[in-house]
Amino acid sequence: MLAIKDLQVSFSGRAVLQVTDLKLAGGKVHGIIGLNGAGKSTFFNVLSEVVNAEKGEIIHDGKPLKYPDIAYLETSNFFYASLTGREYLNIFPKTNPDFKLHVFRDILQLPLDQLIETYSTGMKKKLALLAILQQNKPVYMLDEPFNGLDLESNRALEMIMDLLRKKGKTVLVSAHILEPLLHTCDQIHLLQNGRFIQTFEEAAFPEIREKLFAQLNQDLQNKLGQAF
Ligand SMILES: Nc1ncnc2c1ncn2[C@@H]1O[C@H](COP(=O)(O)OP(=O)(O)OP(=O)(O)O)[C@@H](O)[C@H]1O
Repeated sequence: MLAIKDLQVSFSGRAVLQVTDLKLAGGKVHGIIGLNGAGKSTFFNVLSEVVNAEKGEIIHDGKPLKYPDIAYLETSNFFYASLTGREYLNIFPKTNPDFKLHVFRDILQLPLDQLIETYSTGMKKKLALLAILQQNKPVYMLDEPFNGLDLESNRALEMIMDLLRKKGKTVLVSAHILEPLLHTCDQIHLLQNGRFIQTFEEAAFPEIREKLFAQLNQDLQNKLGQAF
């Protein structure tokens, strides 16, 4: 269980994330959905200690969550262009005994012996994904992992998340479009203007779209009203 209480993150005095009380059950896949700027990356960054919270606590199985507990796939990843994919993977610890690189390489169709500078955006994303999958961590956080992936890799990622859940991992996955989360998540948490406003169980997933668009339509109508 990941329990987050009274968490607040501010930039230049502006609160961009305020989480009063959020409990994420262990061994499940949790979707975090929100529009651009809702605070998804900030949420992941504060959980993984990349940014500091002003206040609050993040407890994982009774203890404060620490960076070594987390495998974090960030939205953008940094690569040394002059390395091959395989050399890049060797930078990271390999602590997952079940990880079979050749199987994932074939599924994701990655030319691991080519220089990373020859990779497409989607291929870089897949390489970063492999780097975290080869690590055995209790919590996996995937920030917009579907961005740039083709149909087949999308499906592969859905299956990978399913596998992580079966192994009892807690998976947090963000997206600003709903579709990929519907197939993979046990719960979807809606983040709006830095606050989690609602949690949807699987049976209620069809309602999310309506909820997202109700807010969006109102915002768009207000803005377009000013434009014309
Ligand atoms: N380093 C920073 N300095 C100042 N403001 C920031 C910083 N990082 C994020 N913000 C602000 O915090 C808010 C949340 O940003 P965040 O990147 O977490 O949103 P997001 O939901 O991940 O958005 P997107 O879907 O566009 O990636 C935004 O208003 C953003 O401008």
